[in-house]
Amino acid sequence: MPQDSVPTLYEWLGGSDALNKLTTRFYQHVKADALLGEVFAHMGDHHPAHVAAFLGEVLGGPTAYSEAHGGHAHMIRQHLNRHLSQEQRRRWVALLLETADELGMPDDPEFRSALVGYLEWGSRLAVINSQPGASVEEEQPMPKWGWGEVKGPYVP
Ligand code: HEM
Repeated sequence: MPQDSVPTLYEWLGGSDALNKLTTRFYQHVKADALLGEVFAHMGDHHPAHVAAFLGEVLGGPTAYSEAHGGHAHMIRQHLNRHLSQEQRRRWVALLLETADELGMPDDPEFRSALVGYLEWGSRLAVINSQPGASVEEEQPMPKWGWGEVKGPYVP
């Protein structure tokens, strides 16, 4: 596939509507989960939409989270002092991927390996930033995630 016609991960997964469906369903599962329910007991109604906007921006979509919700530093700040464990992190990632399957999101190896790569990185940062003594650098750039080593969707 010529490089200038490679879709962004955001385009490939179906854009904002698909991401909002994903996070809405995902946080329903999270709230009902034995390990995570308590952690998210006080999240606001807008949480799924904010996380959808954040993921969309990281995956090559519009810069909505930076413009309307305070960018990467704000996201990091939401995790400070939450003492998240690796066990909770692993469940969070597993539930998100299970929800992507449940909703029939693209499951080609190229897309899923790129998605998993970001979720591993982002969720590990969330855990690190939730430990005692972690602090926020205000000028942190938003992460940008692409196809990685596979460079684009499968071309037969
Ligand atoms: C790629 C990984 C992650 C991303 C992109 C992410 C993104 C976000 C964002 C954007 C917010 C702020 C939402 C807002 O602006 O209203 C947030 C809040 C939060 N996140 Fe994460 N997060 C990630 C991983 C995790 C993990 C692994 C956990 C726990 C196991 C977690 C727990 C929380 C909690 C508890 C909040 C605050 C919820 C509340 O408002 O009560 N996050 N996250």
